[in-house]
Amino acid sequence: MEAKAVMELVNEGKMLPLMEEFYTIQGEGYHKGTAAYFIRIGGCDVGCHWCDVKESWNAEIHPPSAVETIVENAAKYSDTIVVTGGEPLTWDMNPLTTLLREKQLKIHIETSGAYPLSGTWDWICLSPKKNKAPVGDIHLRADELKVIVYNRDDLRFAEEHAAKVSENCVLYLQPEWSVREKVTPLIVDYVMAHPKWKVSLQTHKYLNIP
Ligand SMILES: C[S@@+](CC[C@H](N)C(=O)[O-])C[C@H]1O[C@@H](n2cnc3c(N)ncnc32)[C@H](O)[C@@H]1O
Ligand SMILES: Nc1nc2[nH]cc(C(=O)O)c2c(=O)[nH]1
Ligand code: SF4
Ligand SMILES: [Mg+2]
Repeated sequence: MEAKAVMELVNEGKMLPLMEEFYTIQGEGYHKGTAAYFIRIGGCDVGCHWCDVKESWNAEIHPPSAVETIVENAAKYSDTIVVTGGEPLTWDMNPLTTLLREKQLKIHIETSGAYPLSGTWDWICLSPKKNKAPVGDIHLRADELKVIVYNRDDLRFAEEHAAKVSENCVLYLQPEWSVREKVTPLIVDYVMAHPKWKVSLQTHKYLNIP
């Protein structure tokens, strides 16, 4: 296909820069412990200095894949699909989620909310970032708020976002991996003092799975 035609399909969300896809156990947040198929889409300009998938940032190194192919693959593995990245909302998620829905799959997203919400989702995990604030009404649409704690100020930042989510949104504080030994005790004390929060750990890293 001609490069221009591919670019147009990517712009429409009919092709997506696929970085990797893998069947694993959701390691984080509300659905931790549940088997799920992960679709990791390249492209993110939020620039978190501690991001654990910096290889995802440059969309151009991840080949555009047709959403039909992505979905056909995913459906073979699991009834729960987690769309992540990169920042998936960089792209129009409508074509992908429409096809996933046709297969009666449960569709979850991991997002910073830095771009407008597209697609239809069974579960939205919002993980806001200081670098690039969430846009639109994604706070009200989030099922789960998961704030990464790198230092003490992130607890203040977490409250700032908790004030914007719906009543039913589940609140998580997750240690930034490289400083986990230092911040986990902070989080433990904070959650005991403010029990509306729960602790989320990146359990897949302890399990040595993707
Ligand atoms: C790699 S991001 C991709 C999805 C989206 N860009 C986002 O940030 O939500 C997936 C999840 O991993 C979290 N994360 C990334 N790097 C991390 C780290 N070093 N320690 C803990 N969590 C991290 C993000 O906050 C997000 O919840
Ligand atoms: N097992 C596992 N669980 C995860 N939950 C969120 C992840 C992500 O990178 O979005 C992730 C991931 O990369 N692996
Ligand atoms: S928004 Fe997500 S993918 Fe982008 S840099 Fe931050 S953690 Fe990484
Ligand atoms: Mg991850």
